[in-house]
Amino acid sequence: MMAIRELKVCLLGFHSLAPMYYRGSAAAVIVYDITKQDSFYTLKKWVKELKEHGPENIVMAIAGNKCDLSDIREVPLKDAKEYAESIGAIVVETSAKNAINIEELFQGISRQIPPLDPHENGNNGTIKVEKPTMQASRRCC
Ligand SMILES: Nc1nc2c(ncn2[C@@H]2O[C@H](COP(=O)(O)OP(=O)(O)OP(=O)(O)O)[C@@H](O)[C@H]2O)c(=O)[nH]1
Repeated sequence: MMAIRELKVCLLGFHSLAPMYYRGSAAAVIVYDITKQDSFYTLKKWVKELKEHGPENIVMAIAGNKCDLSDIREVPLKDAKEYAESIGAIVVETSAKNAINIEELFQGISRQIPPLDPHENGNNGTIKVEKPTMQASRRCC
């Protein structure tokens, strides 16, 4: 059983995001598509953005989505693991379609986030997940 607190976790997808989505976040999930090499390059831009402008000590988790399509994979898991290790991020291959490794992803994140003082932070045992709205999700790079 995880110890989960009131946390803000932002989900960074294949599209652009405004800093308002990661400001104040304890963790960021950066998603790429294992069947599209370009999405892996884009992921690296998000990591750079987070490192330069994101909260200090933000937990970064990389989700290689569409693992149900591994027969048409373009990004080897080895590449993702090596990159994740180089930046100190969690990496998990997921399938949003088949609900594979989604729980594992968030469990991994919860293990990385340092505990808050429940008296100071109004701990109510929840994680708040934010994703950019359509308006903010225009491709920028
Ligand atoms: N096979 C498969 N398809 C998926 C998965 N996740 C999303 N999709 C499909 O991929 C397409 C894009 O999904 P969206 O949720 O719109 O994702 P997006 O961030 O807009 O991604 P892109 O349009 O691919 O850049 C949709 O047709 C989804 O049904 C997955 O895990 N497996």
